[in-house]
Amino acid sequence: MKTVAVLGGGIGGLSAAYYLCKSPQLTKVIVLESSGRFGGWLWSSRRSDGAVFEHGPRGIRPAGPVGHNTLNMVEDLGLEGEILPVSYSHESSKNRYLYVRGQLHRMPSGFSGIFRTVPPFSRPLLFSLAPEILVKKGKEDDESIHSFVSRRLGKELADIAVDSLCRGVFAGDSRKLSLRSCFPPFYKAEQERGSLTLGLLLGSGSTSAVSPGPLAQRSVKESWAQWSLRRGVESLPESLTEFLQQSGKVQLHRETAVKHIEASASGWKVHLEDGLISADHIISALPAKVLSCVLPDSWQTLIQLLQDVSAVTVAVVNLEYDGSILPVKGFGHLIPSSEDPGVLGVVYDSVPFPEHNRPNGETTRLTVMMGGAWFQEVFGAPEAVTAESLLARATEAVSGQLGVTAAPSWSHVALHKDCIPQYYLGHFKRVESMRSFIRKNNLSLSLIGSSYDGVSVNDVIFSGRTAVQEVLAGGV
Ligand SMILES: Cc1cc2nc3c(=O)[nH]c(=O)nc-3n(C[C@H](O)[C@H](O)[C@H](O)COP(=O)(O)OP(=O)(O)OC[C@H]3O[C@@H](n4cnc5c(N)ncnc54)[C@H](O)[C@@H]3O)c2cc1C
Ligand SMILES: C=Cc1c2[nH]c(c1C)Cc1[nH]c(c(CCC(=O)O)c1C)Cc1[nH]c(c(C)c1CCC(=O)O)Cc1[nH]c(c(C)c1C=C)C2
Repeated sequence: MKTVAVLGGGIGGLSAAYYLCKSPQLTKVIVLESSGRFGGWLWSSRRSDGAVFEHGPRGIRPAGPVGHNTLNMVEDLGLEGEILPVSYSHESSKNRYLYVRGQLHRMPSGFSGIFRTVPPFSRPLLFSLAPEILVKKGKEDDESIHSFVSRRLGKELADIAVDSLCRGVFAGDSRKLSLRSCFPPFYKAEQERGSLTLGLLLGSGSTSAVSPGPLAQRSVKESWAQWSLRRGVESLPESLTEFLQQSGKVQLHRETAVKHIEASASGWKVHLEDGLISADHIISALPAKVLSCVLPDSWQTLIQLLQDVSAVTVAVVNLEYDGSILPVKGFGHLIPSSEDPGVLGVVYDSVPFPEHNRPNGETTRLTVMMGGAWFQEVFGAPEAVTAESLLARATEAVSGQLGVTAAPSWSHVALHKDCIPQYYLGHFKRVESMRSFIRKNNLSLSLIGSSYDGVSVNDVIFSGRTAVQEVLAGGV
């Protein structure tokens, strides 16, 4: 029986182990995780009074092949009854806000939003969308998101809407992030239809590689915009871990950091703090920089490419307030970097997921996300920042931006170091070069996780599935 070592027990590593387990081809799987728990950034706190707080992802999108794939997995794990769906008609799907020039503005949505001037924008969206059809295709093979949107839709949308969007997904700077790698559908729209508007209206013509199971079909029928789980998103890695433990095929090791890997005549030797593991194939679900530090020194080309995928640090501050304190109902608000570089946005968690509020007495749960690409500039070195100062900045943002004068009744501060990889210009070439290095050197090594082909939970799970399909097709 062949052995596959999975490095890293975040959602990527656990998913790869799950797909290996599901295959009728017999493999022994060893998952190596450095921390004391599995799940990586999927981290939910469950308070004894029943309240749930997310310190990482909170809403997962059900749409498209990758969304369906995750729901198929959720169903297979028996988590269907735990799902908390949020439909497109829900106020948290219809209302997302921008905090610009000291005021909250509802983002234009729906058909009518296209024809009216909706502040903070100075003209109707239609005035940007209509001429966009005539804008020539870009000549470069990659472009920053900000440059693409400025060129096609105008500077105002780039500076306000798209700057904020990039902060609300990548905690990143739209002037540095690659359109092609961060938003492939937008890139394809221009390439295939010559226009973003036409491309998004007509679609790119690519077909789904995933057949939706009953749960995914239900999500389409009921128009889900996002979903969570009753006991928090961390239930997903918890269920995966349980499934893997029961399979009898998988060894799960916590508090087992990978220190070094080396190719051997029969495959790989994986060096741990106190031991050595042999494997025929390695699936790395480690952040790219971490992997670069455990590779043999002689693979400088690959090491350098991996080191070029940097990641940003985000402070996540969960706040609970007594009563219903929000001036508006919606998913939350984002803040463009020109308004306040340090505070990225505030999620109004109680609106999409009231089931996570404590059952007794009305409360409001909010999450303030801070830092990202601006962390160092605003807060200094992450090692030197105190939880007190982050909490003070978060509550100040809530009072200044939402007019909440009360103090929170409960709070939690987490500093997520290097948590979201940044796909800067040329990312697609770097990833191609990494995979080409692996092919040329005949290495039985797969790269999965958020450092390469998408940062969403869905993308990461799908990267595990794709790698396993390739590994099994190659005969491991
Ligand atoms: C604050 C925040 C909010 C987010 N919100 C959303 C959202 O709303 N929706 C969404 O879809 N996505 C969201 N994401 C993104 C998504 O959660 C992540 O991209 C995804 O969880 C990354 O999974 P991963 O397995 O690739 O990496 P990780 O979770 O980083 O897993 C890597 C694992 O490797 C382990 N490791 C590190 N070094 C070693 C070593 N030497 N040896 C062994 N193990 C090691 C780590 O401990 C970790 O468990 C969010 C992310 C963050 C941080
Ligand atoms: C304020 C910072 C952040 C907020 N969420 C994240 C950050 C950094 C992280 C994040 N959010 C989403 C994803 C996954 C993307 C995907 O492809 O599914 C990640 C990694 C989901 C998301 N959040 C917002 C948008 C527009 C999206 C994309 C999917 C969708 O349309 O639902 C907007 C948004 N994020 C935050 C807020 C406060 C906010 C808008 C009001 C928090």
